[in-house]
Amino acid sequence: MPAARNPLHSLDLFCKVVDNYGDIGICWRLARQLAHEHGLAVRLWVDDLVSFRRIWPEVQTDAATQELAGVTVQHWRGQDGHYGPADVADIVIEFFGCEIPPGYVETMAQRPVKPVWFNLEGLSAETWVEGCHTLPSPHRSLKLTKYFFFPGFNQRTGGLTVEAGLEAQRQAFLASNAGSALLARLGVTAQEAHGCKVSLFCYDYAPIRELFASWQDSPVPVTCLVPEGVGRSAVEDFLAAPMVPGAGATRGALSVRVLPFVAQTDYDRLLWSCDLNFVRGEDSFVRAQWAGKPFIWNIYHQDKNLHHTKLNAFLKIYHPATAAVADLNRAWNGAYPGELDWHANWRTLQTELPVVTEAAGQWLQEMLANGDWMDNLLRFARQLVEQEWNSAENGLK
Ligand SMILES: Cc1cn([C@H]2C[C@H](O)[C@@H](COP(=O)(O)OP(=O)(O)O[C@H]3O[C@@H](C)[C@H](O)[C@@H](O)[C@H]3O)O2)c(=O)[nH]c1=O
Repeated sequence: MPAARNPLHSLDLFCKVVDNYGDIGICWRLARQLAHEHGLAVRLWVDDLVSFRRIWPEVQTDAATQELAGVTVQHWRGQDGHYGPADVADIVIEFFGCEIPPGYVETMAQRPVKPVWFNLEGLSAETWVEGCHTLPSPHRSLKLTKYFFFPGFNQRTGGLTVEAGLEAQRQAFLASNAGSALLARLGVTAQEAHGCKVSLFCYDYAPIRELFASWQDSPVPVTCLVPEGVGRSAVEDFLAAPMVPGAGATRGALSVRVLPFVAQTDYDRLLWSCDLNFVRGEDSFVRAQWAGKPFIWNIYHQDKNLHHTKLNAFLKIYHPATAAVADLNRAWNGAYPGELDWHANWRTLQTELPVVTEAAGQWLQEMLANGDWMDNLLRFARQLVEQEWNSAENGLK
């Protein structure tokens, strides 16, 4: 496209933190990637800087505006405000349908060249997603159209978020001794690092006690690395001590070590360094796929057990899942019919780990082939701009 036809230079991304770290976790990855890889002037509007700081320690929680990693971070304090055309970006993204300020939307409509407007939706393997991906939603009163853009697991969706060069970085990391160095820095002892390493990030409703009991009885030593605060009650019962970074205990074949909550980039490397990862929500779920390792997913709880439908839709397409992996996923989310034999499940799963790991590596390659979510979004945005130009030109003829 000639330069004059590419008026997409700036981008505003609006993020409302509903709870936990997934909303800001995903938006922060997207914002950094859009700035670094696509050269866009990115402004991230976020309403909760305290949660943000947990995954990115450089965040100043009292700053109205700050520059971080090439992104302008704007503390989003409310829906009011007056905006001039220069305040509105060329691309506007609302995350998970968060409502952006009405004054901002009105100014979008006043621009001679309208911004390209997206609503980014949540990740699901359910087939209805393919029918809704890229659907337009015209504004009820203003001359503006918003487009739905879904992440997903095939080319009929937007794909998953993956930074250029992530897989090369992972390969270089695995070929070096950086993994051992990271674990040592996080307080994992040399002896623990020799066990089957499992990272544990889950919601409190997950049956951690049953899992721990099966690992205590494991035929191979298991080292469970759990970030501070995760599954506190079950972990503190196991430790018989407060859950603070550095705390640890061994019972039977299981050693549990409490890690500090680390910055996002280190969390990725932790996933790369483990043999099995327990992840949750959306962002860590995606990062576990880029780790190319077996994982168990704890889904964000939804009313009427809607999350079970989501889990089953994913297990239907996720070919690395053996019966033992699928059973553990279901039991972990309260979706297993009947009582899982946790001990037998773990004995089977740990012998299958090499096979599942190989299949997880293939899955990673298949997901890479779908392209990156933001790359796909920008390509779509440029097509929309091109169409706009063409119809304007045809109107003049
Ligand atoms: C454990 C750990 C996680 N993280 C990061 C990784 C992720 O970016 C983030 C966690 O986000 P998630 O994995 O998505 O889990 P989550 O449960 O925190 O997030 C969410 O789930 C979504 C489905 C909901 O929409 C959200 O409202 C939210 O609940 O925290 C670190 O940076 N360091 C750490 O030590």
